[in-house]
This record gives sequence, structure tokens and C-alpha cells, in this order.
Amino acid sequence: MNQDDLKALVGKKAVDWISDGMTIGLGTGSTVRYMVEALAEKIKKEHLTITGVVTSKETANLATSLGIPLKSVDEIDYIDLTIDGADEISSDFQGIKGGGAALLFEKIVAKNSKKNLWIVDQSKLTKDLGNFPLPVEVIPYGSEKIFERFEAQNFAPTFRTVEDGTKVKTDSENYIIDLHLKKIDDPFKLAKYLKQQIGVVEHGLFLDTVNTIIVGYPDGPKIFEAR
Ligand SMILES: O=C(CO)[C@H](O)[C@H](O)COP(=O)(O)O
Repeated sequence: MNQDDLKALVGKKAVDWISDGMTIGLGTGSTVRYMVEALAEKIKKEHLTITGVVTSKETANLATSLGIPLKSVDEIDYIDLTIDGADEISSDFQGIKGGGAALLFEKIVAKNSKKNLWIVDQSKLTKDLGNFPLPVEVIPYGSEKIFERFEAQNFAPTFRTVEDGTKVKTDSENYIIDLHLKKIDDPFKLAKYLKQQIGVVEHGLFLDTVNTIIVGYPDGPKIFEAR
């Protein structure tokens, strides 16, 4: 089984957590894509009434194309369950997200959810966070100054770019600066520092957020309860 097979495995498994009448947060990424496709099938087969709340234009386009009814987070009271991917999950269930540049909406949706379920292949599990570059979403104005500040902190920042070198723009028209930290000793301290920087919109540290994780292994999915 390759990594994509493992993503498909957990994506399909995740819809077992969804039942009639629920409002579901729909994450972003290649693993979530499998879940959204499986959800559309389940809705049709079991005649379910489900409302989706998306975390990106990418997922909105996919869900709409599959006929899943959507609402904005501002139109609903709360989200029953959000299912999302992750880039790294530490042994104490903290996470890095934002590899797909959707961290801002992902965090807003996660924070308005009663329960958060992450679906990952086994490669996403690590002892400590930081091997995956930590995404930080910044407004374009003043972003060079923030970049210099991150350099001075030895955060090894890089602007995320597309192939031709232009800076990636998020759904909210912001930039992403990736911090190549290798190992984050104190994610809570770093999160606090980042939130204090003027011009930083959000960062990819998702701390004390996830409740349940489905991990894809070649011999099947395994479920971990975080808290
Ligand atoms: O945080 C994310 C997007 O911003 C994704 O959930 C994360 O990057 C995992 O993606 P994939 O399932 O494609 O590996």
C-alpha cells in the first residue's frame, strides 16, 4: 500500500462518524478529498440530510460538484464534527496544519466544532513537532518586515511560492511564510509569540484541538482518542 492508498483508507473510514442531521466541517487536502467523496456517496445511499461547512475554496468546489449542501460558519449555531487532515501530529496529540495553505479557515472551523477528527496516513505521526515547516499566514503589507524578524529569531523562514516564484496567496489573499524549525521544543510558547506579531493572521499550530485521530497503516486504520 502506498501513501495515497492509506489516505483513501482513512478518508473512507471517517464517514462512519457521520450520521443523519449533522453539520460537518469539511477540511482541506488530498486525504479529505477521499472523505468528501465517500460522504457524497453515503448521503445518496442512505438519504441523509447533512450540512457541510468548508475550510477552503478547493473543498467548496469539490463538495458543490458532488451535491453536498453547504453553509458558512456564520450561518450555523455550531458544527457537530469537523474532519480534516494534518501535516504532523506529535505523540501528545498536538498538530501542524496548513500544508495546503488553508490553516486560517481550518482553525476557525475547528474552533467552532464540538468534535475534531483528523485523518492521516502513518507518515504524519512524529514524536515532536517541527520537522514539517510551520506555516504562518501574514498580511502582505509589512510581510517583509515580519520575515526579517523571523530570520533574526533563527526560524529559517521562506515565503511559500508557486513554480514561477510568485508568492502563494491564501483564500483570504494573504501570504504564507514557512518556518523551517526542525524541532519545536515548546509549541505553546511559540504559538503565543507568533500571535503577538502584528501582521500575523494565524499560524499552523493546532494545539489541544483534536479529539480523535484515524491513522492509516498497511494492515488497516487505527483509532486514537486524544482526550
Ligand atoms: O492542513 C491542511 C491544508 O491546509 C491539510 O489538512 C494538510 O496539509 C494535510 O494534507 P494532505 O491530506 O493532502 O496530506
